[in-house]
Amino acid sequence: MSADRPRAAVLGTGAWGTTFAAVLADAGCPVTLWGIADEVCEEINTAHRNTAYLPGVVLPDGVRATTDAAAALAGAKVVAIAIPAQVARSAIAPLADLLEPDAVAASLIKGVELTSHRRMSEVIGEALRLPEERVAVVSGPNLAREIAEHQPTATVVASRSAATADLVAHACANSYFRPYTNSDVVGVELSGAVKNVIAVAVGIAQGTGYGTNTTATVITRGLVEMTRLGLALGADAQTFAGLAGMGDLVATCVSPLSRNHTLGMHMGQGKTLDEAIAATGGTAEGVKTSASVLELARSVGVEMPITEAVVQVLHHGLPIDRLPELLLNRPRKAEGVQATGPF
Ligand SMILES: NC(=O)c1ccc[n+]([C@@H]2O[C@H](COP(=O)([O-])OP(=O)(O)OC[C@H]3O[C@@H](n4cnc5c(N)ncnc54)[C@H](O)[C@@H]3O)[C@@H](O)[C@H]2O)c1
Ligand SMILES: O=P(O)(O)OC[C@H](O)CO
Repeated sequence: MSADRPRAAVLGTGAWGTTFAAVLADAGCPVTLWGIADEVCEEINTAHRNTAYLPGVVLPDGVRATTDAAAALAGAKVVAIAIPAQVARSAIAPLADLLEPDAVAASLIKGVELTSHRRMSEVIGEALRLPEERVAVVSGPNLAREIAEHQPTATVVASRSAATADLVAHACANSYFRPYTNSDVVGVELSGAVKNVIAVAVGIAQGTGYGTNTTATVITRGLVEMTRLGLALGADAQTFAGLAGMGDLVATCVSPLSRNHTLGMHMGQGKTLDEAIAATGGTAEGVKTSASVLELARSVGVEMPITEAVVQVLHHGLPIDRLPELLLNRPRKAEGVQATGPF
């Protein structure tokens, strides 16, 4: 614990919001969670647990929760946001006037908004009326459950402002959570969004019964897709080889804790999308973000065949047994990220 850490608020009392509040508290930040469910806040305050999202986990005493946004945001210099991507804008916009004048926002969200194709730091900046210098993104191989158990991990805190990235990194650095800073907001954020789509694809492959070669192929070519999209949108290629890129892609594609991977597995085993969503529990951002990422990629002329295949299966009823033909019967091409020609 450290006395010099900023007061923080976390918006969203799901698995990651609650875990990140525990990370901040363990770093020494006074922290208050804001949520919409009375019973969840009550359980956090009285039993130091959030059984619905983190069964068996005991939270630090310092984590408090409230449904009163003004109380949560009063005095908070760091405001972390862990609300599902497609509802984040409407959920936080009414809170804009409650932020302290010098507060910075940190997006914990891994998705791209449908229709607008905005990255979540853009959504947050617009909704809370903050300039990009006061917005950061936290993204990396960060499965909430493992972090809630204090298993060591690292992450990336990205912002256009080094001071903002440093403030958020300082707030969350503790004995089991190590943040690295990065100025490549676009790359870090796209990595977090696209890896969820690739994890759905890996899950589908594994649910179908395919083994490690197929998994490695989808992960590696997924990384190429992610990198190409990022380069087209101004990201730094190095970011995709780092924690937010390859690190999170691997974590999400191999872990049974990943909701995106789990949802894909259910689909591969024959469930419908609705059945798979119901069986997965929690937010699988890749379902909707697959569609927004594909539209974004088309708008900048980048082909993303794995993402396209996921969209076809999830949203257009493509039978899963058609996937090998769809992906493998494309014209052959050179391997590199920079390679031109058919993807
Ligand atoms: N769970 C993880 O391991 C993890 C790790 C890193 C990043 N993320 C990202 O964090 C984001 C949140 O994921 P999660 O795991 O916490 O999801 P979750 O499904 O566990 O919880 C979602 C939370 O959002 C709240 N919510 C929904 N609509 C709301 C609204 N309109 N207003 C206020 N709150 C609302 C719900 O009440 C719930 O508390 C996602 O973008 C996810 O990709 C998750
Ligand atoms: O459970 P998922 O699939 O949302 O993944 C959680 C985290 O994003 C992993 O870093």
